[in-house]
Amino acid sequence: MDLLKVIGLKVYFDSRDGMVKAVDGVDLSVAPGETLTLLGETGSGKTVLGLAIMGLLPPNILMEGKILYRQKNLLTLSAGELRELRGREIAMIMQNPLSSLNPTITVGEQIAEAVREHRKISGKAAWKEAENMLGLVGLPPERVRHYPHQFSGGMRQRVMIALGLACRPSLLIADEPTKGLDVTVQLQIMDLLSSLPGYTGSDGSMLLITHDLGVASELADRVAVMYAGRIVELGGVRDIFKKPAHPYTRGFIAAHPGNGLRPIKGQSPSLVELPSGCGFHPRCPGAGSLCQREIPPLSDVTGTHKVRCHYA
Ligand SMILES: Nc1ncnc2c1ncn2[C@@H]1O[C@H](COP(=O)(O)OP(=O)(O)OP(=O)(O)O)[C@@H](O)[C@H]1O
Ligand code: NI
Repeated sequence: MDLLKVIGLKVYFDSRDGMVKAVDGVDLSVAPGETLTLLGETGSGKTVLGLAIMGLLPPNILMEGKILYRQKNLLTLSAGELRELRGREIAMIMQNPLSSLNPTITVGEQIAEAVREHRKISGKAAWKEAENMLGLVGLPPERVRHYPHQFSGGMRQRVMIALGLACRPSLLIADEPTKGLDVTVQLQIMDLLSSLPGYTGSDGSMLLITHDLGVASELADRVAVMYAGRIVELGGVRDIFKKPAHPYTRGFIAAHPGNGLRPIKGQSPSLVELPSGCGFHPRCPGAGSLCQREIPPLSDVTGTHKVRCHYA
């Protein structure tokens, strides 16, 4: 059974320019122990989707659909119930570690507090656990006494991972965990993340958010490709990288520096005025008139590989 199942999720923000359709009808699922990667360019709605699952979006937004976690619809839970779930079951490593850590409290205290709050471990044992967690992410345990600014970017990202794992979540949402780090440190963080399932709760699953093909191909079991708030292709890592079926996925892969750096023509659409029909049609080399009229359904390429394209 799925640990997480998102059904028909829409997240719209009311802005001065009009309704921003950040997430526009997303269906996905994450099985126990699985890593699903959300892959897509900047502004495609990945972070908003992660925050929606966490229940961390501002209250003045429009949400539709269901987010089922262990079959419970998170959109119907109270703020208190969500807070409890966030510490105990679902954790998110945020995109910007410096703004998510409290600069005035040592990292040890921050981790110990998360442990105390969510695992009924108190005092000395929680502090010991903070040391263990730092050790787990490859930092010297004695650095529990240090403040966030005393760590380098890569080390802070490790601290964030330690903090995220402190409650032994069953679902870890990692938002661009390697962004802004130099290549060697990126590799270390990826190594760390790939070894995590054993440390999370028994169902340890990960929703990994990235625009980085390398990270996705290295860590994912399955990949969901997002474009302008919708999932345009979904499949196993091999399906997506060896047999991409959506013109956007093909373009995205070809645009990668390792694959020739051929950028996709045109610009990402405005989420306020999405193109009619398929959101990608204005940039698509193979678009026909049907593509302008109708949003293609997410249909089967094979049993495990789905694509949202009229002509795939
Ligand atoms: N609070 C908000 N109010 C209005 N619009 C928002 C809000 N939060 C996000 N958006 C918009 O939603 C869209 C999706 O943003 P999101 O951060 O999810 O993209 P992303 O795929 O994570 O991109 P990146 O790779 O740059 O992190 C963007 O157009 C963004 O401006
Ligand atoms: Ni983001």
